[in-house]
Amino acid sequence: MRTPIIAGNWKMHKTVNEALDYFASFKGAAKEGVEIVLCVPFPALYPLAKEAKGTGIGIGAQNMHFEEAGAFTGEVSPGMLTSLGVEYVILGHSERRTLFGETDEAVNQKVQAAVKHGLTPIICVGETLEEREEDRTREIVRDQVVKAISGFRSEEVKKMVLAYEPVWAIGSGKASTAEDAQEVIQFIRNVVADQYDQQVANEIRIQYGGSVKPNNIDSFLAQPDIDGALVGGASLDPESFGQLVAAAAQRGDSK
Ligand SMILES: O=C(CO)COP(=O)(O)O
Repeated sequence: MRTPIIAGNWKMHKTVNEALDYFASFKGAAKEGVEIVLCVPFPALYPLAKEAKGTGIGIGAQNMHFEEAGAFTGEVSPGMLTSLGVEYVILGHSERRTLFGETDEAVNQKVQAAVKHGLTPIICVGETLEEREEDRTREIVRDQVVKAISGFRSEEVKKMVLAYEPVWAIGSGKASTAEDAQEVIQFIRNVVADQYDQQVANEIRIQYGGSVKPNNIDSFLAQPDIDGALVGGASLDPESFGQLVAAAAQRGDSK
Protein backbone atom coordinates (compact mmCIF):
# COMPACT_ATOMS: atom_id res chain seq x y z
CA MET A 1 0.00 0.00 0.00
CA ARG A 2 1.27 3.44 -0.90
CA THR A 3 0.36 6.31 1.42
CA PRO A 4 -0.14 9.57 -0.51
CA ILE A 5 2.55 12.18 0.06
CA ILE A 6 1.95 15.90 -0.39
CA ALA A 7 5.15 17.94 -0.31
CA GLY A 8 5.55 21.69 -0.50
CA ASN A 9 8.64 23.14 -2.14
CA TRP A 10 8.95 26.72 -0.99
CA LYS A 11 11.98 27.33 -3.22
CA MET A 12 13.68 30.62 -2.24
CA HIS A 13 10.76 32.10 -0.32
CA LYS A 14 10.14 33.18 3.28
CA THR A 15 12.36 34.50 6.04
CA VAL A 16 12.54 32.56 9.31
CA ASN A 17 9.82 34.73 10.87
CA GLU A 18 7.56 34.28 7.87
CA ALA A 19 8.19 30.54 8.00
CA LEU A 20 7.25 30.41 11.70
CA ASP A 21 4.06 32.42 11.09
CA TYR A 22 3.12 30.04 8.29
CA PHE A 23 3.76 27.01 10.44
CA ALA A 24 1.66 28.36 13.28
CA SER A 25 -1.37 28.49 11.02
CA PHE A 26 -0.58 25.33 9.05
CA LYS A 27 0.30 22.85 11.79
CA GLY A 28 -3.32 21.88 12.43
CA ALA A 29 -3.55 20.65 8.83
CA ALA A 30 -1.98 17.25 9.56
CA LYS A 31 -4.40 14.51 8.55
CA GLU A 32 -4.57 10.74 8.93
CA GLY A 33 -3.50 8.79 5.90
CA VAL A 34 -1.45 11.52 4.21
CA GLU A 35 2.26 12.15 4.58
CA ILE A 36 2.95 15.90 4.65
CA VAL A 37 6.34 17.45 4.00
CA LEU A 38 7.47 21.07 3.92
CA CYS A 39 10.72 21.60 2.00
CA VAL A 40 11.94 24.99 3.11
CA PRO A 41 15.06 27.12 2.63
CA PHE A 42 18.09 26.18 4.74
CA PRO A 43 17.74 28.98 7.35
CA ALA A 44 14.17 27.89 8.22
CA LEU A 45 15.00 24.19 8.62
CA TYR A 46 16.05 24.20 12.25
CA PRO A 47 13.28 26.40 13.63
CA LEU A 48 10.62 24.52 11.67
CA ALA A 49 11.98 21.07 12.50
CA LYS A 50 11.72 22.03 16.19
CA GLU A 51 8.15 23.28 15.76
CA ALA A 52 7.16 20.27 13.67
CA LYS A 53 8.11 17.67 16.30
CA GLY A 54 5.03 15.62 17.17
CA THR A 55 2.77 17.36 14.63
CA GLY A 56 3.03 14.63 11.97
CA ILE A 57 4.49 17.13 9.49
CA GLY A 58 7.91 16.28 8.07
CA ILE A 59 10.54 18.86 7.20
CA GLY A 60 12.74 18.63 4.12
CA ALA A 61 15.62 20.46 2.50
CA GLN A 62 15.64 21.39 -1.20
CA ASN A 63 19.19 20.29 -1.95
CA MET A 64 22.41 19.16 -0.25
CA HIS A 65 25.98 18.16 -1.03
CA PHE A 66 26.87 14.47 -1.14
CA GLU A 67 30.10 14.71 0.85
CA GLU A 68 30.18 14.46 4.64
CA ALA A 69 32.30 17.57 5.12
CA GLY A 70 35.14 19.43 3.47
CA ALA A 71 36.22 22.46 1.50
CA PHE A 72 32.91 23.06 -0.31
CA THR A 73 32.15 26.71 0.33
CA GLY A 74 28.45 27.41 0.57
CA GLU A 75 27.34 23.78 0.72
CA VAL A 76 25.41 21.80 3.35
CA SER A 77 26.03 18.11 4.11
CA PRO A 78 23.52 15.30 4.76
CA GLY A 79 24.73 14.89 8.36
CA MET A 80 24.12 18.58 8.98
CA LEU A 81 20.53 18.15 7.80
CA THR A 82 19.78 15.11 9.95
CA SER A 83 21.30 16.87 12.96
CA LEU A 84 18.52 19.48 12.62
CA GLY A 85 15.72 16.91 12.57
CA VAL A 86 15.31 17.10 8.80
CA GLU A 87 13.92 13.85 7.32
CA TYR A 88 13.51 14.55 3.58
CA VAL A 89 15.50 16.18 0.81
CA ILE A 90 14.47 17.17 -2.71
CA LEU A 91 17.15 16.07 -5.16
CA GLY A 92 17.58 16.82 -8.85
CA HIS A 93 14.90 19.50 -9.10
CA SER A 94 14.86 20.90 -12.63
CA GLU A 95 15.85 24.32 -11.31
CA ARG A 96 19.00 22.76 -9.81
CA ARG A 97 19.66 20.91 -13.05
CA THR A 98 19.20 23.88 -15.38
CA LEU A 99 20.24 26.88 -13.27
CA PHE A 100 23.02 25.24 -11.25
CA GLY A 101 24.35 22.62 -13.65
CA GLU A 102 23.45 19.57 -11.58
CA THR A 103 24.17 16.38 -13.53
CA ASP A 104 22.53 12.96 -13.33
CA GLU A 105 25.75 11.65 -11.80
CA ALA A 106 25.66 14.28 -9.04
CA VAL A 107 22.00 13.48 -8.40
CA ASN A 108 22.89 9.79 -8.00
CA GLN A 109 25.70 10.65 -5.57
CA LYS A 110 23.28 12.78 -3.57
CA VAL A 111 20.67 10.03 -3.50
CA GLN A 112 23.36 7.64 -2.21
CA ALA A 113 24.33 10.10 0.52
CA ALA A 114 20.69 10.67 1.47
CA VAL A 115 20.01 6.94 1.81
CA LYS A 116 23.18 6.46 3.85
CA HIS A 117 22.00 9.12 6.29
CA GLY A 118 18.41 7.90 6.50
CA LEU A 119 16.99 10.90 4.64
CA THR A 120 14.06 10.22 2.29
CA PRO A 121 15.02 11.58 -1.12
CA ILE A 122 12.32 13.18 -3.28
CA ILE A 123 13.94 12.72 -6.69
CA CYS A 124 12.69 15.00 -9.47
CA VAL A 125 12.63 14.08 -13.14
CA GLY A 126 10.91 15.63 -16.13
CA GLU A 127 11.26 16.76 -19.72
CA THR A 128 11.44 20.28 -21.14
CA LEU A 129 8.86 21.60 -23.59
CA GLU A 130 11.33 21.15 -26.44
CA GLU A 131 11.96 17.53 -25.48
CA ARG A 132 8.21 16.87 -25.25
CA GLU A 133 7.62 18.43 -28.65
CA GLU A 134 10.36 16.22 -30.08
CA ASP A 135 8.51 13.24 -28.58
CA ARG A 136 11.44 12.44 -26.31
CA THR A 137 9.62 12.50 -22.96
CA ARG A 138 10.01 8.79 -22.25
CA GLU A 139 13.66 8.68 -23.27
CA ILE A 140 14.55 11.69 -21.09
CA VAL A 141 12.58 10.58 -18.07
CA ARG A 142 13.82 7.01 -18.32
CA ASP A 143 17.43 8.17 -18.45
CA GLN A 144 17.02 10.45 -15.43
CA VAL A 145 15.28 7.76 -13.36
CA VAL A 146 17.73 4.99 -14.27
CA LYS A 147 20.75 7.12 -13.39
CA ALA A 148 19.29 8.54 -10.17
CA ILE A 149 18.30 5.18 -8.66
CA SER A 150 21.14 2.97 -9.83
CA GLY A 151 23.28 1.08 -7.34
CA PHE A 152 20.84 0.53 -4.48
CA ARG A 153 19.25 -2.43 -2.74
CA SER A 154 15.56 -3.03 -3.40
CA GLU A 155 14.74 -2.22 0.23
CA GLU A 156 16.31 1.21 -0.22
CA VAL A 157 14.55 2.01 -3.49
CA LYS A 158 11.11 1.21 -2.06
CA LYS A 159 11.47 4.01 0.47
CA MET A 160 12.44 6.65 -2.07
CA VAL A 161 9.97 9.12 -3.54
CA LEU A 162 10.05 10.07 -7.22
CA ALA A 163 8.45 13.25 -8.52
CA TYR A 164 7.53 13.64 -12.17
CA GLU A 165 7.72 17.35 -12.85
CA PRO A 166 7.49 18.29 -16.52
CA VAL A 167 9.62 21.43 -16.74
CA TRP A 168 7.05 23.28 -18.88
CA ALA A 169 4.41 22.83 -16.18
CA ILE A 170 6.48 24.29 -13.34
CA GLY A 171 5.38 27.75 -12.27
CA SER A 172 3.59 28.22 -15.60
CA GLY A 173 0.01 27.75 -14.45
CA LYS A 174 -0.20 25.13 -17.20
CA ALA A 175 -0.37 21.82 -15.43
CA SER A 176 -0.09 18.58 -17.35
CA THR A 177 -3.41 16.88 -17.89
CA ALA A 178 -3.98 14.20 -15.29
CA GLU A 179 -4.12 11.59 -18.07
CA ASP A 180 -0.74 12.61 -19.52
CA ALA A 181 0.82 12.67 -16.04
CA GLN A 182 -0.63 9.22 -15.32
CA GLU A 183 0.82 7.86 -18.55
CA VAL A 184 4.34 9.11 -17.80
CA ILE A 185 4.16 8.08 -14.14
CA GLN A 186 3.00 4.59 -15.09
CA PHE A 187 5.93 4.49 -17.50
CA ILE A 188 8.28 5.52 -14.65
CA ARG A 189 6.86 2.72 -12.49
CA ASN A 190 7.66 0.28 -15.30
CA VAL A 191 11.21 1.64 -15.50
CA VAL A 192 11.61 0.95 -11.76
CA ALA A 193 10.27 -2.58 -12.33
CA ASP A 194 12.84 -3.10 -15.12
CA GLN A 195 15.69 -1.84 -12.96
CA TYR A 196 14.66 -3.67 -9.78
CA ASP A 197 11.50 -5.76 -9.63
CA GLN A 198 7.73 -5.47 -9.69
CA GLN A 199 7.42 -5.34 -5.91
CA VAL A 200 9.72 -2.34 -5.69
CA ALA A 201 7.77 -0.68 -8.49
CA ASN A 202 4.49 -1.34 -6.66
CA GLU A 203 5.77 0.19 -3.44
CA ILE A 204 7.75 3.25 -4.54
CA ARG A 205 5.71 6.44 -4.41
CA ILE A 206 5.62 8.71 -7.44
CA GLN A 207 4.28 12.25 -7.22
CA TYR A 208 3.21 14.66 -9.91
CA GLY A 209 4.47 18.26 -9.74
CA GLY A 210 3.87 21.33 -11.89
CA SER A 211 1.13 23.92 -11.27
CA VAL A 212 -0.79 21.72 -8.83
CA LYS A 213 -3.56 23.79 -7.23
CA PRO A 214 -6.58 23.11 -5.03
CA ASN A 215 -8.80 23.12 -8.14
CA ASN A 216 -6.87 20.44 -10.06
CA ILE A 217 -5.37 18.15 -7.40
CA ASP A 218 -8.34 15.78 -7.37
CA SER A 219 -7.83 14.89 -11.01
CA PHE A 220 -4.22 13.86 -10.31
CA LEU A 221 -5.03 11.93 -7.15
CA ALA A 222 -7.74 10.03 -9.01
CA GLN A 223 -5.09 8.41 -11.24
CA PRO A 224 -4.00 4.90 -10.26
CA ASP A 225 -0.24 5.56 -10.31
CA ILE A 226 -0.07 9.09 -8.89
CA ASP A 227 0.71 9.07 -5.17
CA GLY A 228 0.53 12.74 -4.33
CA ALA A 229 2.01 16.04 -5.39
CA LEU A 230 5.14 18.14 -5.16
CA VAL A 231 3.84 21.68 -4.97
CA GLY A 232 5.58 25.01 -5.47
CA GLY A 233 3.43 28.15 -5.62
CA ALA A 234 0.34 26.72 -3.94
CA SER A 235 2.42 25.56 -0.94
CA LEU A 236 3.38 29.13 -0.03
CA ASP A 237 0.00 29.91 1.43
CA PRO A 238 -0.96 27.75 4.44
CA GLU A 239 -4.61 27.79 3.43
CA SER A 240 -4.15 26.53 -0.13
CA PHE A 241 -1.53 23.98 0.97
CA GLY A 242 -3.96 22.82 3.67
CA GLN A 243 -6.61 22.36 0.97
CA LEU A 244 -4.24 20.13 -1.00
CA VAL A 245 -3.56 18.02 2.08
CA ALA A 246 -7.29 17.79 2.80
CA ALA A 247 -7.97 16.67 -0.79
CA ALA A 248 -5.50 13.81 -0.39
CA ALA A 249 -6.95 12.87 3.00
CA GLN A 250 -10.48 12.91 1.65
CA ARG A 251 -9.68 10.32 -0.98
CA GLY A 252 -8.47 8.18 1.89
CA ASP A 253 -7.38 5.41 -0.45
CA SER A 254 -3.81 4.32 -0.38
CA LYS A 255 -3.04 2.68 -3.70
O1 LIG B 1 8.67 22.98 -9.02
C1 LIG B 1 7.65 22.66 -8.44
C2 LIG B 1 7.72 21.91 -7.18
O2 LIG B 1 9.00 21.39 -6.98
C3 LIG B 1 6.32 23.02 -8.95
O3 LIG B 1 6.14 24.39 -8.82
P1 LIG B 1 4.67 25.03 -9.09
O4 LIG B 1 3.70 24.24 -8.24
O5 LIG B 1 4.81 26.46 -8.63
O6 LIG B 1 4.41 24.87 -10.53
